[in-house]
Amino acid sequence: MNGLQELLCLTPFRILVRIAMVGKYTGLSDSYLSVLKALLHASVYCHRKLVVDWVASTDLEDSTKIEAPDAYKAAWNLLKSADGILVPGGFGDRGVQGKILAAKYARENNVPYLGICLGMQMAVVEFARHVMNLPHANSTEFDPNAKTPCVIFMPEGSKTHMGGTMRLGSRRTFFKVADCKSAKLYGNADYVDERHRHRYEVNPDMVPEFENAGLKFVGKDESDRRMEIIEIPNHQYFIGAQFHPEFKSRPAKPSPLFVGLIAASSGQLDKVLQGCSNGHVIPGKHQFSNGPYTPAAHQNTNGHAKKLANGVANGTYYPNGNGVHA
Ligand SMILES: NC(=O)CC[C@H](N)C(=O)O
Repeated sequence: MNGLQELLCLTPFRILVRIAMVGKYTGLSDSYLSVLKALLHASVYCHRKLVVDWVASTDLEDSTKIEAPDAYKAAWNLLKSADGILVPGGFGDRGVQGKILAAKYARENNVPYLGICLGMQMAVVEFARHVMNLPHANSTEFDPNAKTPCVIFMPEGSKTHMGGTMRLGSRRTFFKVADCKSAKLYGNADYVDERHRHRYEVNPDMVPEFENAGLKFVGKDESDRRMEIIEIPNHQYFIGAQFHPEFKSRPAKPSPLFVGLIAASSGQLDKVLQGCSNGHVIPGKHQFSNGPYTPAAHQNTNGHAKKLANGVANGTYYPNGNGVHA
């Protein structure tokens, strides 16, 4: 058992929060581990027992419906039974259509959604295609000749040096809208420094069109040309970040956007936002509705996690795998 799994088993909370993580699981990269840890930090903060359902984005796609109907059905069942949906960052076009479908499902059904980097970009493509009726909208990463390029190559740094084009490391995001969920979660800060790792970004020339249709760009860089945070205001929690908030999350300092996701997924967002607007900055003491802690029947009363017969430790668990993918 690694340190993370040990920690998961020790979280004492009884009420589950079920997050569908929609990605490409041919191997668990470091970035998924950071996302997992950030989810855990936020769940502990919200007094919830985290359950991560790993959904392979390709399994949500129409082609899987024909080729592997059982996998398709299982993936959609997991997605639909989740309290919240997270689409993490990634590269390459495999599974991209599944990520778009996950964002569409979350948007249309008012299910809390956090899209990180590629997860934000695909939410933007989804919005363009299905809300703005632009069926050819795409990222030029996946279609260099896209008729409606709503996510485009926006490198930073050298164009001639290999690997020198990525927008990388800590960069500043300025909040452009005070009355938005992400600004509140960050304690009504004027700006925030988060880490980046990407080459493509929302096409700044399409921003007015998006905003007219109801997708708001509430965080931007100092030039106003790089879109950093999106929100759909009339959705309970639909947020995308071009940066990677997971990298700065710590157990005692959970990432605000992850706290927002878990709080929204467990019916506590209003309380958290209220606390934030009272000058309270995450982390701190909110009164979460976990009730007094009494161990569930399958738990030892000595405070230690017990291994269940099926090999899944009690406490926080991953029903669809154990968080480690070969
Ligand atoms: N880290 C990521 O998610 C990268 C997203 C996308 N592939 C880009 O380069 O912009």
